[in-house]
Amino acid sequence: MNRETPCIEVVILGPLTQSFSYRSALPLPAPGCRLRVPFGRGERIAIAIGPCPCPQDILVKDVTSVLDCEPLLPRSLQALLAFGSHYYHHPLGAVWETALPARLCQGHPVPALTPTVWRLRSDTSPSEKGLGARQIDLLQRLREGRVASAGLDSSDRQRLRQFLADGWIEEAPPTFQTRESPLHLHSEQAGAVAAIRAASAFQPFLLDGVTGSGKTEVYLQAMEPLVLAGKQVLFLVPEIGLITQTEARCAARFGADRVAVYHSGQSDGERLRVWAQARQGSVSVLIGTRSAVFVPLLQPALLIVDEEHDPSYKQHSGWLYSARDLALRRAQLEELPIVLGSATPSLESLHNRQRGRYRDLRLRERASAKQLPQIEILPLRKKRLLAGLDPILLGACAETLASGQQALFFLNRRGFAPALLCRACGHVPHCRRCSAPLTWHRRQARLRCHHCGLEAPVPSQCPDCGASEITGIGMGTEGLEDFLRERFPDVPLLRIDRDEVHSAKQLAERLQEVLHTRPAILLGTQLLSKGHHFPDVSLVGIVDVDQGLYSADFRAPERLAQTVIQVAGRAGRGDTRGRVILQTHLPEHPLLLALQGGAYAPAASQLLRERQQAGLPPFRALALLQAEAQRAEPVYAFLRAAHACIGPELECSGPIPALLERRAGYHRAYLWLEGKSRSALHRALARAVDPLGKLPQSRRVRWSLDVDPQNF
Ligand SMILES: Nc1ncnc2c1ncn2[C@@H]1O[C@H](COP(=O)(O)OP(=O)(O)OP(=O)(O)O)[C@@H](O)[C@H]1O
Ligand SMILES: [Zn+2]
Repeated sequence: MNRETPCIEVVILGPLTQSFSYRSALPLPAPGCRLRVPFGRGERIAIAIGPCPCPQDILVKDVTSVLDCEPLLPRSLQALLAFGSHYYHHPLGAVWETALPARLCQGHPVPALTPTVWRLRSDTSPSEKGLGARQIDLLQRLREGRVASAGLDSSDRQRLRQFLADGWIEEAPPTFQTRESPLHLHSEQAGAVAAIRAASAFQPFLLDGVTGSGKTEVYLQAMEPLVLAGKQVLFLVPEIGLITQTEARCAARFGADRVAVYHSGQSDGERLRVWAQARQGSVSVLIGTRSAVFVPLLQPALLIVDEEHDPSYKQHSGWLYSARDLALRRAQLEELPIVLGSATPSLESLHNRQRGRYRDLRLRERASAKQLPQIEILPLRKKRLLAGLDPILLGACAETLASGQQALFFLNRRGFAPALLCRACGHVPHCRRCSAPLTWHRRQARLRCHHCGLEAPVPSQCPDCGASEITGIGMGTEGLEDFLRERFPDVPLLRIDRDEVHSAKQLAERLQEVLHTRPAILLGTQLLSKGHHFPDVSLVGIVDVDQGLYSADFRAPERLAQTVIQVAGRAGRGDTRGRVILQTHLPEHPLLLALQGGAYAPAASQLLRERQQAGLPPFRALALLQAEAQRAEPVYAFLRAAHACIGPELECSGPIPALLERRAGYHRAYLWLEGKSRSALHRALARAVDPLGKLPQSRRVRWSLDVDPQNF
């Protein structure tokens, strides 16, 4: 091809750091379109960045084909990905790969969408003669009203296509009337709704509302005029488990055909279909987890990030982005209001509110007008415990059950016991791949590593000394379940943790069961603590959160405070006043004393002061340079070399071993990098990335930068 042919700059989907130039005789595709390009000995899919001067010194290959005639993402989202690549120092091609549905990365076309809702044409009266039972069934449903193709299986969709070809049906015009009527708002809710409705340009709101204050109703009523006007709302939740209830609330209000969900539990085909529907504007409310923040909307009008404090918004492998933080940037780029909601806002968000960056919306009272429960601190020192429970807590449980209510036990540790112990020699079996003890799952008679999944049989004798005095130490949910079943044999017990509940569907079923079982004991991990509305829980027992009080992770106390307030917030949401009992070996700990009143704010202020004194985020900007390898030596060699090549504008300490020093056979350590300001941190990191990749020591390790880290 001749030298006059224009060139285009592309990024290859995947982890390559640089961009590439190709020649194209075809009209140059717009930025954001996919191309197929020759690469190495094969072909790869790439994203067009824009026209570029043709390099003169190297042989430039030709584009093989152009896959899209229009950009996959609007300019604003392309800018979001460019920002995300820059901010987290992650290759742009890998960022695009994370942001797009998998099918598009494989080269599948964007599906041409047929209208999603159908109705019978008024000028036909189809005859049932010659139709099969399923066709008649579908026809009957059309006679009764509108049918959305979203809820149908592929054979029913095929039947719809046939009806369309026969001229029996047509696309139904969108219905935007609301279904379930909105609740009458109390005054703080009304103020919040009015403020959000009045915002039209970029404006972050922090909706700081106590547990049970009716934040969901605020979201729904803030959305309503937008949905009625045919606009779109993006609604992020931190975990798949929270999608079902949010979807149900939105569907009841706006109609199931206006609401769609997007999460990693869906098939690739399903995700692509929802993505395309959202992009063409035929979804009014898109509810999703992390990756939904990248879904394009035709007419975006509002972003909501519920439970904004939740660490699950941070991606833990690959591109280490925070979906909450990117949602904020998206709102800025799309010039939209965004609501961050929580009963326990992150210290970052509280700090931003203090600095006037977020508008302050408060809901100080419960919607039921019932008071928030106080938290009774129960000292465990010198007490005889039963299966780790104080008799006082057991007595309160017996009372609760006798009055026909539910008691909830929170224990954030799965399995029968967190470890095995040989009483003769003190040996504790550890995972051979991780620096952690193996958890005893008694029912399956297995030892299991909760970090890498390794399993082993339960030894009958100590592998170290041969003695047969092996027992469990500590208590997990499985062990507590056995004890509580024995203690309260006539009361149904519902355990909710990842060993018992494996899918979002199962979780939804289990939560439904909770609503219909009284009296009952509920027992679970953090899966049970988040955002659920349990009107019949009147006692909450917090069995053991002491670890959060002496963890080396500086975020542990914040997480502890949030968990305690969230779990406590499950109590007393219905007609009876709630009671919350927290067992601890550290009853005088200032954080527990701050939580005693049942409010989050005093604890959060105390934690913010501590962070300020210690010079920790959100007062300083922080990043980690992490490295791992199968032997420890190259990890430390790389980090020491990296330390030497990082400029003086950063305060750099380490190498520091990770909290979990070895995981899945890899030794892990990091450098702690601090900047006086965010921009100083970023300038220095941007300068460092290239030299780091060129260090000879870097070839023997896997390394990554974690900006605004959540895990250590
Ligand atoms: N204005 C209102 N009038 C009557 N009931 C209301 C009102 N607003 C909300 N509620 C009810 O209060 C209950 C709690 O609301 P919701 O679950 O939205 O609280 P929340 O603030 O999200 O709590 P959490 O942070 O604990 O999840 C729900 O049953 C809801 O229907
Ligand atoms: Zn392991």
